[in-house]
Order: sequence, then structure tokens, then C-alpha cells
Amino acid sequence: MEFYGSEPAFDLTYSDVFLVPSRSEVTSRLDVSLAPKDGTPAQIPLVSANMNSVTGPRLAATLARRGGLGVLPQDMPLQELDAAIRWVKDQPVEYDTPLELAADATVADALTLTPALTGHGIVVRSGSGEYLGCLPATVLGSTPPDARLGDLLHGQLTSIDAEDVTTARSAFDLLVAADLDFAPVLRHGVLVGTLSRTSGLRATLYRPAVDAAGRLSVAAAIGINGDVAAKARALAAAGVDVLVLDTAHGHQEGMLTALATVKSLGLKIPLVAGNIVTPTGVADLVSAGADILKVGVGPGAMCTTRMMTAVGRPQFSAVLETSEAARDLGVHVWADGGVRYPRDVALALAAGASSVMIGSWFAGTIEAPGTLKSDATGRLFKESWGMASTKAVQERFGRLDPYELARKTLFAEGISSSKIYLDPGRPSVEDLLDMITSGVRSSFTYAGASDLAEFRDRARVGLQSAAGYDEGKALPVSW
Ligand SMILES: NC(=O)C1=CN([C@@H]2O[C@H](COP(=O)(O)OP(=O)(O)OC[C@H]3O[C@@H](n4cnc5c(N)ncnc54)[C@H](OP(=O)(O)O)[C@@H]3O)[C@@H](O)[C@H]2O)C=CC1
Ligand SMILES: Nc1nc2c(ncn2[C@@H]2O[C@H](COP(=O)(O)O)[C@@H](O)[C@H]2O)c(=O)[nH]1
Ligand SMILES: [K+]
Repeated sequence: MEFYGSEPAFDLTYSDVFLVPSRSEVTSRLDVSLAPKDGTPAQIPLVSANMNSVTGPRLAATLARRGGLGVLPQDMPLQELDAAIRWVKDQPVEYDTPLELAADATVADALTLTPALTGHGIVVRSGSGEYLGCLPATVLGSTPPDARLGDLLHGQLTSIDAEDVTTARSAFDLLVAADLDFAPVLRHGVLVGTLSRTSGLRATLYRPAVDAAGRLSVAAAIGINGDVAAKARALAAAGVDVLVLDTAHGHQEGMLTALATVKSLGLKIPLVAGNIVTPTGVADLVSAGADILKVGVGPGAMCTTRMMTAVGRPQFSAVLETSEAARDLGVHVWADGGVRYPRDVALALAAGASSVMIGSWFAGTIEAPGTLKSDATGRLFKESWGMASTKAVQERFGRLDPYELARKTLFAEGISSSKIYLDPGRPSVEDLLDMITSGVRSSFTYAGASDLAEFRDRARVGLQSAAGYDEGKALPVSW
């Protein structure tokens, strides 16, 4: 990456900068590879944040199916984490994981899982778990909320036979031929997943992130306190593909000790550690055993660190400097936090990140943990909160130790309750992946780059005024 014009003497964040187009020999956005090649199984440079409101098993599986990586949060009890990792590994790679409810559940129950939109649906099972049928979500919008799902199944939705899905493209074609937007997929009468036209299309564009056995990949986080060796061993035994050691101030002795302890276990999975924002942080964490550095102090949407402590660094410069130091040591950087548009992902990659961690943006999706709620105007949202917020601290320490809870609550920071609205045009995390990856594929061709390494080399970054940034935004109404 080089600066277009002079390099500034002060730190920059994403909205301070823009990419300048260059002469390109890459003539199609489909000729671009987004693979991060950072030692993880990811095929696109996107990871979901280890936040309770963001990454649960469903979001992790959905992300992995499209080549990303979900990081399960450290706050889940070890048994739950173990179960979540195994659940992800059990999910279909070729089909979508169904949203399932019992026949006596109501339309109102179903609407807490999915909006009544085309391309989504609910699988209905009997009390004993037998597959009864499938309802397209569009039906839910025109049915009384107290209607029972089992009673709506009479005109059963046609299913797709898994044997007929011979290629990625054939799934899309089968749905078009059957005039369906959404369908269950059965193999010998047993449900193996669901499909929509969009997921059929996606199967032709994305490669899944899988482990050596071909199962979906998943990462999990651990903190730096407690028996980190036991936790790391347990997660590795459950099949986790990447371990993340995470704390607010990653450049501290507690992290270095925890990291060295986990490294000494020889688990043979990439170790991510953070958060840091300086080259000396990179050097110290790499000496202790980190393979990937998680970079970002203060940019997160739920984060008040900078206002509480003045500590942090504008994220573009933090990623640029740490990734240069990381490259010299043969390791990689994940840019964590502050991403609000696809452009921010492109800029983080131009600055040298191998992958970009997204939290709050993904919290407002069907696949995020928690149920859909609607505000007074009927807009759908999910709740989100910071991992250092009073809410998170109370959940983390509430059932353990009243003294520890009181002490930690004193230091809590970050937003405890935020509404993240679903975009009705992009209600699924996969819709956001489509939007982000298509934006970033375009960024690559504007720079004349066919992969991440070329993009990093060729990117020319200019500085802009606030008015310059504003000019780039669309105008929703006329002036
Ligand atoms: N990227 C970011 O900007 C931030 C991210 N977070 C996220 O919140 C979650 C909770 O993290 P965390 O609060 O570190 O909790 P952890 O449970 O990981 O514990 C943090 C440990 O570090 C010690 N510590 C020393 N200095 C600090 C400091 N300045 N801030 C916080 N802890 C410190 C704490 O001790 P003691 O309590 O005795 O001081 C404690 O032992 C993580 O997921 C983290 O990534 C939180 C804040 C900022
Ligand atoms: N200072 C705090 N930072 C937090 C908290 N919870 C999460 N985070 C950080 O934010 C990113 C995600 O950023 P986003 O802009 O995509 O939402 C996450 O990975 C953490 O590093 C918090 O309570 N306080
Ligand atoms: K912030």
C-alpha cells in the first residue's frame, strides 16, 4: 500500500481515507480471490466477533458455509462451547441449516426467528422430532399470530431430493423449475437441510471454510484468567479450528503468560491474540506464541474505551502499522472493530489485515443469537451489548462471586443495550456477506489486484476531508 500524496504525520481511521483506482488487468470481479491465506480455514476475509450478541453456533455455521469464520465468545460455559462446536461440525455444508419449530408452536413464535420474507422458512416437527413439513416465511406475514404451525401444513411445500442436487448450480435450477424460492431438501425422506434460490446462487460463488474432515470450521475465544490450558485443551478436543485469546488490553503480562501456556500445549491450531495496536505489541505477542494478532482498541460500535480512558488508536493506522510489523515476523493481523460499510473492510485489507472482524453489524441478522423484536413502528431489531458492559459483566460474574461481580461492575464500560435493526433487504448475515464481498471484489479490480497480497501491494490510499467522505454517501432524498 502507498499513500497517494504525502503520508500524514497523524493517525487515520477508515473514514479519513479513500482508494484511488489504478489501471487494471483484472477485467472481472469474479476473477478475484478473497482468501485470507493466514493459516485459518477461512476462504473470505471475514470473521464474526466473539460477542454474546453476535456469534452463536447458527451464525458461525452460516458464516463458515460461505467461507468466513465465527468466533464463539469466551463467556459461554465450557460445556455449552463444546456443544456449540460439535453442533457447527454437524451442520450440512451444501445446504442451509433449517430453522425448526414444533407443530404446536405459533406463527408469533416463528416470527421471532425469521421475518416474513421471501427465501426464508420454518421446518415443522412433531413433538417426537419427526419431520412434518416446511412453511415458507412469506406465509407467516398473512396468518394470525396465534395460528399453530402444524395447522398450516396442509398444502405442503414441495421438497428437493438431495440426489438431484448434483452440482452447485443444479440447486438453483431445481428451485426455478419448481417455481420455489425456498424448499426443504430430503434424502430418502430424511431432512438434510433447506435451500433458497439465493443460497443456490451463493453455493456457486463461495467456497466453504472446512476442516480436514470436510466439516464446517469454527473458532472460539478464551479469556486470559482461570485455567486457560484446560479450556484450550477442551476446545481443541471438541474440534475447534482456531483459538482466540482475547482481552481488552492484550499487551499485558497476563496475556503473555496465557499465550505461552496455550502455545506450549502444541495444539496445532492457529492462535489469535489481542487486542493490541502497536508494533511492540505485535513483537511481544508473537514471541509468546501468537500466529495472528487481533488489532483494535476503541473502534468498536459498543465500545467506550476511548472516551473513558483516552486509550486506543484510529483503526486504519493501527492496522497499517501492526500489519507491517506482523509481516516482518511472518504472522498476520485481524482488524477488529469499527466496520460499518464494505469500504471499511476494503481499507482494512489494503492496510494489510488478512481478515476483518465484525461485531455489531452482524448482530442485526436472523442468524445472530437472540430473538427478533419489533419497536413501536414495527421495525425489527435484535439487542446487542458490549462484552465489557455492565450487562456482560453481570452475566459473566453474576453466578460466580458477588464480590468479584461488584468489583468488576465498577470497571464496566461499553454499551449495555443497543438495538441493531435488521435491514429488510438484507436480513440474513449471508446478505451482508454478499454485500461486503461484492464491494471488496470491486475494490480489488479497481486496484488491479486479483488476490489479497496484490491488493495490499497495489492499493493507493488518499486522505480526504469530512466533506469528501460525505460526498461518497448516497442521497436518500432529493436536495
Ligand atoms: N477491543 C477493545 O477495544 C475492547 C474489547 N473489550 C472486550 O471485552 C471483553 C472483556 O474483556 P476484559 O474486560 O479484558 O475482561 P477479561 O475477563 O478478559 O479480563 C481482563 C483482565 O485483564 C486485567 N486488566 C488489566 N488492565 C485492564 C484494562 N485496562 N482493561 C481491562 N482489563 C484489564 C483485568 O484485571 P482487573 O479487573 O483486576 O483490572 C483482568 O484480569 C473481551 O471480549 C474484550 O475483547 C473490552 C474493552 C476494550
Ligand atoms: N471497549 C469495548 N470494546 C468492545 C466491547 N464489546 C466488544 N468490543 C470490541 O468491539 C469489537 C467489535 O466491533 P464492532 O464495531 O464490529 O461492533 C469486538 O470484537 C471487541 O473488540 C465492549 O464492551 N467494550
Ligand atoms: K467506539
